[in-house]
Amino acid sequence: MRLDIVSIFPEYFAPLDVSLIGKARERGTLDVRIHQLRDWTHDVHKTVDDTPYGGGPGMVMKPEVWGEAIDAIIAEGPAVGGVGAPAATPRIIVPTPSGRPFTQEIAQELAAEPWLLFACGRYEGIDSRVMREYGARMRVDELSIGDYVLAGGEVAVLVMVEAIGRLLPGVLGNVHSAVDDSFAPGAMRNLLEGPVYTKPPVWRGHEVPEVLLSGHHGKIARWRRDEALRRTVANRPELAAAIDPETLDKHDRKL
Ligand SMILES: N#Cc1c(N)n[nH]c1-c1ccc2c(Cl)cn(Cc3cccnc3)c2c1
Repeated sequence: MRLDIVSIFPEYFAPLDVSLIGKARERGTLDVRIHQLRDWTHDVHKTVDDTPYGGGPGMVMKPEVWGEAIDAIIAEGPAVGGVGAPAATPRIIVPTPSGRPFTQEIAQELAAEPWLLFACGRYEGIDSRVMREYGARMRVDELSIGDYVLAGGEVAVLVMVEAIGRLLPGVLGNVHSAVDDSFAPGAMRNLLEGPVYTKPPVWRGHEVPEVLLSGHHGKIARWRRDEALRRTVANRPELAAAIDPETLDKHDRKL
């Protein structure tokens, strides 16, 4: 998979050099290219923003500079990798507080794409004509990572790239981890992870639940399922309400 990220703060993406994503880049599973948006300006101040039409607070990012940046990056294509044929154009992802919620399901969908281009805006956002221009000839998704307001799109892209990158073949050490993820479609859908424990068996008087030391895999699996359910009801009642009893029964039948 090829990932292009455009931002006026490319240094925000230093974390993509380390850990899972960094190793995937070294192995060639991920081809991550970070671009400084200001490289496509033509004035001495490298201006990327201007006042909003219709008035209002803050500044808006200019469409011309984004158009030149995205055109130049597309011209570098096509990208290979991912499922299916090489892509002549990227799927463009635009983080915005007003976007569709970014979910595990969307992460899985994006993990199958050969080429993603993340447009990281700042100020009050990117001139809407940019999304309209490229939406006419390729997939453009405006996505939000949650109901709070950040100062720009960079942190949201870090979240999305990690959620997507860990789903790529060979990135997670344990191939089962992603399958058992909370929020992943299937038996664990809408179920949060339960509590986890490791050695020592007693720490400051706190004991590990006995069932986990029993070696009885059926009892352990049921205990974990029950704990996941309990935590989901306590912390995310709206997810618990959406759990399909049929899914739970299927999960139990496998225990
Ligand atoms: N994804 C996501 C996401 C989220 N979950 N919170 N905030 C954001 C986010 C993403 C992109 C931008 C761009 Cl471009 C500018 N800002 C600042 C801003 C502040 C107030 C109103 N409008 C924009 C962004 C905030």
